[in-house]
Amino acid sequence: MTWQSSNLPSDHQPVKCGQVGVLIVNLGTPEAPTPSAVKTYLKEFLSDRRVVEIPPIAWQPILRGIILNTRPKKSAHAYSQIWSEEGSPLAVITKKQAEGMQQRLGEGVQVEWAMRYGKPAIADQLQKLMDDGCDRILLAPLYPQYSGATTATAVDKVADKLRDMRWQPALRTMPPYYDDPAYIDALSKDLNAQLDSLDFQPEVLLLSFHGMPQRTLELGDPYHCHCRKTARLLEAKMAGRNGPDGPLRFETSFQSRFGPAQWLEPATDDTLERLATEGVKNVAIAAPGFSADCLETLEELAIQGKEQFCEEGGENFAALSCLNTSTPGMDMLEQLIRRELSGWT
Ligand SMILES: C=CC1=C(C)c2cc3[nH]c(cc4nc(cc5[nH]c(cc1n2)c(C)c5CCC(=O)O)C(CCC(=O)O)=C4C)c(C)c3C=C
Ligand SMILES: [Fe+2]
Ligand SMILES: [Fe+2]
Repeated sequence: MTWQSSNLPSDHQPVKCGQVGVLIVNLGTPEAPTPSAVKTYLKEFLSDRRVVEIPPIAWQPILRGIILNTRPKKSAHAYSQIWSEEGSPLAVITKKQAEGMQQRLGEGVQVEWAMRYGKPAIADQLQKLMDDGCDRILLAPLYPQYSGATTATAVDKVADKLRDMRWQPALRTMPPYYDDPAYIDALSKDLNAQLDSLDFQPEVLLLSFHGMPQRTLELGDPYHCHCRKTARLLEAKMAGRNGPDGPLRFETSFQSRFGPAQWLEPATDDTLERLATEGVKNVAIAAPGFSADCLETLEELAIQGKEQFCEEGGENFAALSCLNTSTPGMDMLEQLIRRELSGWT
């Protein structure tokens, strides 16, 4: 039999090679703020065994019978309040981060972006990088704090794609950066600038991280410890900042509780209510664990959080932006990515 490259499946064909690729990954978001698009997204997201660690035989009937018949309508309404002309904020910002990084890294490196759930899919973007000749790929999950439900599942999805390839690229994964001085510096610069531009002086800066089931901490997931360390280092870095009558107070909480199980505490909604009932009138809230603004920051914190605080007697509330494409945020990302590319470029 004669060897003919045209008889081979496309991923076995000789490719251009020697290029370096970066794949920026974030969580994922629906295609539209409609119940049907949200249902498709939630079905994929909440079927991931890294996200819901209940055996499928018990979980799938609850997911398909109850959650996917009730939650999409409620969530679609929340998404419709934050949706922009360009699309879902999480996707719009992640795309801009990738475009900005492509500009900063120049032609020697190809930067693409993908979502763990929904589109653009990790498998498609990996294939695109390979088709363009990248045989060295840096996977950059934009989760500062490691969790099985975020970083690990992104790596799993990449592994699913590589499993079927005869000719795999070399792969590196950017480590979690929860305590990296570049990250703490970027957060402190960005939050200080945002606090300086407020028209009131907060007494408390609440650092709200996405929650996780308490059980994941007991099973050894480092997420909770990573969040606590980020908060401690950030507070130390921002020491010296004042509120209206003394040093600015820092508090940490966990948001987005889901389902009846025990989640990490204290919860953000309970903390906002407690602060208001204790007589705190001026609060700013930041979400250092989110690299891009999304439903959880723009709706849950900025809209619902403000209502919760003000209903209990709070007066001034500011939800600060995530690092997004701010100069401190992009400088940090460039530094973290260049470090991982060392020896490849
Ligand atoms: C069991 C449920 C969930 C776990 C565990 C969980 C972990 C987790 N999530 C993020 C980041 C984001 N989550 C977002 C939305 C979102 N999260 C859950 C549930 C769990 N998350 C749901 C059901 C949703 C969808 C919206 C809703 O119906 O409430 C988002 C925003 C996505 C967007 O489109 O804007 C982000 C980002 C982290 C970092 C994390 C664990 C550490
Ligand atoms: Fe979530
Ligand atoms: Fe939420």
